[in-house]
Amino acid sequence: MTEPTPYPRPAGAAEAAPPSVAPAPAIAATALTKLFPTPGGGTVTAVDSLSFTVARGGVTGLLGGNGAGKTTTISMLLGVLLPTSGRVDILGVDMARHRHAVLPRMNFSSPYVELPHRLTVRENLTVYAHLYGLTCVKKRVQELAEQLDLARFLNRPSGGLSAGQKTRVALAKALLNDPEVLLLDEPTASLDPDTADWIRTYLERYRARTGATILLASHNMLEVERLCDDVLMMRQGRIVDRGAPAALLARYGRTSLEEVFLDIARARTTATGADTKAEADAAE
Ligand SMILES: Nc1ncnc2c1ncn2[C@@H]1O[C@H](COP(=O)(O)OP(=O)(O)OP(=O)(O)O)[C@@H](O)[C@H]1O
Repeated sequence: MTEPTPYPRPAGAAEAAPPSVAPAPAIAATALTKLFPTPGGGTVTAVDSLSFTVARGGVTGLLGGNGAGKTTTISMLLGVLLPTSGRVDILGVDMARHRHAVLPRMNFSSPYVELPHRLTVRENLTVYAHLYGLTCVKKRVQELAEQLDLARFLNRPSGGLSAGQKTRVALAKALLNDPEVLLLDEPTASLDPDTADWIRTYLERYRARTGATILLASHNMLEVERLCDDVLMMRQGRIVDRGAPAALLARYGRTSLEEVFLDIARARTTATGADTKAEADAAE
């Protein structure tokens, strides 16, 4: 005699497939808002109730004109700037409550964040490697120095490097912990075309090798067309359109992302009164 199962299946019923649990998005922003006080006692809305998700493993571009809110958004995603309201989840972790659980799995680079000037490049990378809890620090620093062609600068104070050299060091810092989520604010700013191309190839290979998720803010439309499989278009703290580069070109009837960007940045008003093609489509 066989043991009865605790929850016998009704006769004829098919065996239920195990429930599939989709992984949480790499990045989820929900109604994210940031107000800054102004000297006159008012406020400026840098980011305005922004909601979006970024699926794991893709490269997403964050585009927008000067002051659109890109850097503020990235700073809140990182947890270095507290949102006025709203929520950020990275890899399914609520950044407001459990930031330290997910920080080792992410990293960032920004031309606006300088490494301590007096420390050499090697010292800076070593300090950060220890902060990230790496064990083979010397080996990792050497490895990245070779990959990013920094070996010649390793023993020079970081403050004495050119802007382009600093950008490469910042990228090396951002890759120390092999991040699963990489936030890049203008990753090729100040780089000559040859070095910028080299960095883009490096990022493509990094994503292909590790499956990392990359969110990058950029003013370089060719870079975005080349690297990104999804683009978020920001204006005045909001996302005003989103899509794959090819889909955006088709939607706006343009041949380059630069033209799409100009349409959006100049707030082309359509016949329906909508500011963007997406709003126009939604109104139809
Ligand atoms: N610390 C701050 N105090 C006051 N206002 C700020 C502060 N930081 C940003 N802002 C304002 O918030 C808005 C968004 O700025 P943010 O730097 O996020 O834009 P951005 O899209 O990164 O611009 P850019 O392309 O020029 O770097 C701007 O109006 C800016 O002046």
